[in-house]
Amino acid sequence: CTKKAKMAKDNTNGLAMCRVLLAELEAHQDAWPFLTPVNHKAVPGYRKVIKKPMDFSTIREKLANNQYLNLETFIIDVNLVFDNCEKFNEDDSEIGRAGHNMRRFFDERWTELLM
Ligand SMILES: Cn1cc(C(=O)NCCN2CCCC2)ccc1=O
Repeated sequence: CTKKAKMAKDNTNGLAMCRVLLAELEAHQDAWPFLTPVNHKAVPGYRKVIKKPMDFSTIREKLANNQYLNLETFIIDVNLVFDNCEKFNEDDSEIGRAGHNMRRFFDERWTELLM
Protein backbone atom coordinates (compact mmCIF):
# COMPACT_ATOMS: atom_id res chain seq x y z
CA CYS A 1 0.00 0.00 0.00
CA THR A 2 1.73 3.10 -1.27
CA LYS A 3 1.20 6.69 -0.07
CA LYS A 4 -0.91 7.11 -3.24
CA ALA A 5 -2.96 4.10 -2.17
CA LYS A 6 -3.60 5.70 1.22
CA MET A 7 -4.73 8.90 -0.52
CA ALA A 8 -7.07 7.04 -2.87
CA LYS A 9 -8.79 5.31 0.03
CA ASP A 10 -9.99 8.59 1.52
CA ASN A 11 -13.17 10.37 0.41
CA THR A 12 -12.54 12.44 -2.72
CA ASN A 13 -10.33 10.37 -5.02
CA GLY A 14 -11.89 7.21 -3.60
CA LEU A 15 -15.33 8.21 -4.87
CA ALA A 16 -13.99 9.15 -8.31
CA MET A 17 -12.54 5.67 -8.50
CA CYS A 18 -15.88 4.14 -7.45
CA ARG A 19 -17.50 5.84 -10.45
CA VAL A 20 -14.80 4.58 -12.83
CA LEU A 21 -14.96 1.03 -11.44
CA LEU A 22 -18.77 0.87 -11.47
CA ALA A 23 -18.94 2.09 -15.09
CA GLU A 24 -16.48 -0.64 -16.10
CA LEU A 25 -18.42 -3.32 -14.21
CA GLU A 26 -21.68 -2.26 -15.90
CA ALA A 27 -20.02 -2.29 -19.34
CA HIS A 28 -18.51 -5.78 -18.95
CA GLN A 29 -20.02 -8.41 -21.25
CA ASP A 30 -20.62 -10.75 -18.32
CA ALA A 31 -22.46 -8.11 -16.23
CA TRP A 32 -25.95 -9.08 -17.44
CA PRO A 33 -26.95 -11.17 -14.35
CA PHE A 34 -25.93 -8.33 -12.02
CA LEU A 35 -27.29 -5.17 -13.68
CA THR A 36 -30.62 -5.14 -11.80
CA PRO A 37 -31.93 -6.72 -8.56
CA VAL A 38 -32.69 -10.45 -8.86
CA ASN A 39 -36.46 -10.79 -9.33
CA HIS A 40 -37.22 -13.06 -6.35
CA LYS A 41 -40.72 -13.77 -7.78
CA ALA A 42 -39.08 -15.27 -10.89
CA VAL A 43 -36.21 -16.99 -9.06
CA PRO A 44 -37.51 -19.59 -6.57
CA GLY A 45 -35.65 -19.71 -3.27
CA TYR A 46 -33.69 -16.51 -3.82
CA ARG A 47 -35.38 -14.40 -1.15
CA LYS A 48 -34.95 -17.15 1.46
CA VAL A 49 -31.33 -18.00 0.66
CA ILE A 50 -29.84 -14.53 -0.03
CA LYS A 51 -30.14 -12.34 3.08
CA LYS A 52 -28.58 -9.21 1.61
CA PRO A 53 -29.35 -8.86 -2.11
CA MET A 54 -27.14 -6.43 -4.04
CA ASP A 55 -26.73 -5.50 -7.72
CA PHE A 56 -25.00 -2.87 -9.84
CA SER A 57 -28.08 -0.61 -10.20
CA THR A 58 -28.50 -0.51 -6.41
CA ILE A 59 -24.80 0.33 -6.03
CA ARG A 60 -25.24 3.11 -8.62
CA GLU A 61 -28.20 4.48 -6.63
CA LYS A 62 -26.24 4.38 -3.35
CA LEU A 63 -23.29 6.13 -5.02
CA ALA A 64 -25.64 8.86 -6.34
CA ASN A 65 -27.11 9.27 -2.82
CA ASN A 66 -23.63 9.62 -1.31
CA GLN A 67 -24.07 6.43 0.75
CA TYR A 68 -20.47 5.24 0.30
CA LEU A 69 -18.00 6.76 2.73
CA ASN A 70 -14.97 5.71 0.70
CA LEU A 71 -13.61 3.07 -1.68
CA GLU A 72 -13.66 0.40 1.03
CA THR A 73 -17.40 0.61 1.71
CA PHE A 74 -18.00 0.49 -2.07
CA ILE A 75 -15.81 -2.62 -2.45
CA ILE A 76 -17.81 -4.34 0.32
CA ASP A 77 -21.04 -3.95 -1.70
CA VAL A 78 -19.43 -5.08 -4.96
CA ASN A 79 -18.07 -8.19 -3.23
CA LEU A 80 -21.58 -8.83 -1.83
CA VAL A 81 -22.85 -9.12 -5.41
CA PHE A 82 -20.25 -11.81 -6.17
CA ASP A 83 -20.60 -13.62 -2.83
CA ASN A 84 -24.39 -13.84 -3.31
CA CYS A 85 -23.82 -15.20 -6.80
CA GLU A 86 -21.45 -17.91 -5.53
CA LYS A 87 -23.89 -18.87 -2.80
CA PHE A 88 -26.88 -19.25 -5.11
CA ASN A 89 -25.34 -20.55 -8.35
CA GLU A 90 -23.28 -23.61 -9.29
CA ASP A 91 -19.72 -22.72 -10.32
CA ASP A 92 -20.41 -24.68 -13.51
CA SER A 93 -23.40 -22.62 -14.62
CA GLU A 94 -23.74 -19.61 -16.91
CA ILE A 95 -24.47 -17.19 -14.06
CA GLY A 96 -21.92 -18.85 -11.76
CA ARG A 97 -19.18 -18.46 -14.36
CA ALA A 98 -20.21 -14.85 -15.05
CA GLY A 99 -19.84 -14.14 -11.32
CA HIS A 100 -16.34 -15.61 -11.18
CA ASN A 101 -15.32 -13.70 -14.32
CA MET A 102 -16.68 -10.41 -12.94
CA ARG A 103 -15.00 -10.90 -9.55
CA ARG A 104 -11.64 -11.57 -11.22
CA PHE A 105 -12.04 -8.50 -13.45
CA PHE A 106 -12.96 -6.31 -10.46
CA ASP A 107 -10.14 -7.57 -8.23
CA GLU A 108 -7.53 -6.95 -10.95
CA ARG A 109 -8.96 -3.51 -11.82
CA TRP A 110 -9.19 -1.93 -8.38
CA THR A 111 -5.77 -3.17 -7.35
CA GLU A 112 -4.41 -1.71 -10.64
CA LEU A 113 -5.99 1.66 -9.81
CA LEU A 114 -4.74 1.64 -6.22
CA MET A 115 -1.17 0.45 -6.75
C1 LIG B 1 -27.34 -12.96 -10.03
N1 LIG B 1 -28.45 -13.80 -10.38
C2 LIG B 1 -29.24 -13.45 -11.44
C3 LIG B 1 -30.32 -14.25 -11.80
C4 LIG B 1 -31.19 -13.86 -12.96
O1 LIG B 1 -32.00 -14.62 -13.42
N2 LIG B 1 -31.07 -12.61 -13.46
C5 LIG B 1 -31.93 -12.18 -14.55
C6 LIG B 1 -31.13 -12.15 -15.82
N3 LIG B 1 -31.96 -11.81 -16.95
C7 LIG B 1 -31.18 -10.95 -17.87
C8 LIG B 1 -32.22 -10.28 -18.73
C9 LIG B 1 -33.50 -10.31 -17.95
C10 LIG B 1 -33.20 -11.04 -16.66
C11 LIG B 1 -30.59 -15.44 -11.09
C12 LIG B 1 -29.77 -15.77 -10.02
C13 LIG B 1 -28.69 -14.94 -9.65
O2 LIG B 1 -27.94 -15.22 -8.69
